[in-house]
This record gives sequence, structure tokens and C-alpha cells, in this order.
Amino acid sequence: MSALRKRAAIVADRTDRRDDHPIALEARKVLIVANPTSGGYRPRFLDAVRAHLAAGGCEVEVRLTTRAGEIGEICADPRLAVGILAVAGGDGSVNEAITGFQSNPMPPDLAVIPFGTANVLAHELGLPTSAEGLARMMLRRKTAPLHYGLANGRPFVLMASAGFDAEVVHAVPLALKRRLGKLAYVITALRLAFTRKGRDLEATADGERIVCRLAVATNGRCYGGPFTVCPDASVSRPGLHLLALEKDGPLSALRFGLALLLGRVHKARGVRLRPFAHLRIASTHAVPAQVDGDPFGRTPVEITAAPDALSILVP
Ligand SMILES: Nc1ncnc2c1ncn2[C@@H]1O[C@H](COP(=O)(O)OP(=O)(O)OP(=O)(O)O)[C@@H](O)[C@H]1O
Repeated sequence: MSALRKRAAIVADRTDRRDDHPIALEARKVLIVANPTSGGYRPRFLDAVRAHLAAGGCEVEVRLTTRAGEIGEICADPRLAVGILAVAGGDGSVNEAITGFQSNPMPPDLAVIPFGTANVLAHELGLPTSAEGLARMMLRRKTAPLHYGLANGRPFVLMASAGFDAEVVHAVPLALKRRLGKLAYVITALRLAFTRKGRDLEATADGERIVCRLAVATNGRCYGGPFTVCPDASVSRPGLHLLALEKDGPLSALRFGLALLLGRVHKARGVRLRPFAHLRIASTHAVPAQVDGDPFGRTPVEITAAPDALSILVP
């Protein structure tokens, strides 16, 4: 039995135990780790979530991060004795938590208090938008498996990619992202579209070689916000898909953007979508890569599904 399942069994069993049993006490503890630098961060909203949880009988601690990497360290700590670890931040912060949980033999249930520039996971899971709704979700303790992928061993919960979108992620200035949010990505994409030199990528999915300009390994349904790219996928079910774009010139990028807005990317011309168990994205010149909206070095990137799932709170 995996560490996660053992823990799930313990927590599920907690209702049969006395309220003052250490396991019951631990299950009531909620640690909120908040990234105050994430886009749209709202301290008052966080206070409201904390107040609702406390009113519901939880013992709540809020820790604000002071640097990148801290969320991962907290989540990796095997002494983390809480029932729920809630990440208040964007997809990058959630990614850090999952990366940390990988080294924790008994990770607690994960919850997300969505801030961030484009919290794709929140759309994916249909998370509540109000503080009261999020607290109610955590008090109900309904969980779902959270499957994730590994890119060169690094977890990703939404997508890992190489090509144009990763170049945009690498190039978007942080100050512009903080000021303009998603619009900063659009402006950077437009600037790059007319100046960059695209490179061919070789995406080898379970032995099939696909030459493309953008290769996205997606773990879920959504991309860039609430936009559907892979209708059959879900982070709550195992399985990764490759979305490969044949061209990445300005016109193709525009067509892709429009198809994305309409939720028709998977049907667009020059787009290939297929499931895979093993994917390698390579190129003769190193091409920028990204995971979950944060820069992730350059090609080559080797992608597989993680062998175990985590447990995440859902509405
Ligand atoms: N206190 C901090 N100072 C600087 N960086 C931090 C801090 N805490 C966390 N981080 C890092 O900030 C990165 C981005 O954070 P996050 O994803 O929460 O916000 P975002 O970039 O606005 O959202 P999104 O990923 O949805 O675009 C994370 O990868 C995380 O490692």
C-alpha cells in the first residue's frame, strides 16, 4: 500500500475515533501556505477563508512564503502533521507543493486557494470562487485523486511543453505580469511572434515520431485558463496527451489562439492530439521548455506519468 493510501485510510478512519485522538486532532489541522507574490493575492480573502475554517472547528495556521522554494520545503517535511495543506497561490505554487510532496512519505490532502495569474487547476477542478465556498469544501473533505506527470523527473500537474508557449513563459517580464496579468502573456506573445525564429521539434510519443513546432504534454483538459484543449483528459484520471502543432508562424499562432478561445484546438488544422505513456521532445537546437507556466530549462525533455496520485480536495 502506498504512503498516500495508508494516510488516506488513517484519515478516513478518523471518524471512528474519539475526537481527542492524535489522528483526529491532526485531521483538523489546516496549514495554509500562501505565496504573497502570486498574481491577484488578496490577504483579506485569505483571512476570510481562515475565519470560516476556524468557525467550522479547524485549527488553522497561515504561513506566508518569503522566497521561491519554501512551499516545496514545507511540503517535503516528513514531520508535517496536518490533515490539509492548502496552497494559496497560482499554478506555480501548487507545482512546488507537489514537487515537495514527492519526497514526503505521508503527504496530507492538498487544497488550493486559487490566486495566480491564470489558475488553470482551479478551472480544471471547478473550485469555488468565494472564501466561504472554499472553506466549506475543505470542511467537507471530499477528495479526488490528483494525477500528475513528470518532465525530466520534475512534477507537472497541468502541462509541460517546448516551443512558442514556453518561449513566452521565459520572456514575459515579471513586472509586466504583475501589472497586467494574462494580458502580459498576450503582449509578449505578439512581440515574439514577429521576431523569433521557430525551431523544429521532434516529439516521439510511444515510438511514433512527430515533427512539430510546439509540443504540449497535457495532464488535464484546460490550457491557459478555462480553455479546453483536451476534452477527454482530467487531472483526476490517469493519462497524458500530446498536443502537437505543425506550424508556429504568426498566422498559425493567431489561428491557434482563436481555436483556443472557442475550445476547438483539438479539431483545428495542423493540430495533432494523441495519448501517450512516454514522450521525448528533442530538437537539434535547444528550445525553451516550461512546466505549469514556469520556465523549465530547454529541450530535451522526457515525459511520463507519475506512478502514484496525490489526494486533492474538490467541491
Ligand atoms: N515569497 C515568494 N517570493 C518569490 N517567489 C515566490 C514566493 N513564494 C513562491 N514563489 C514562487 O513564485 C512562483 C509563481 O507563483 P504562482 O504560480 O503562485 O503565481 P503566478 O505566477 O502569479 O501564477 P500563475 O502560475 O497562475 O501564472 C512559484 O513558482 C513559486 O516558486
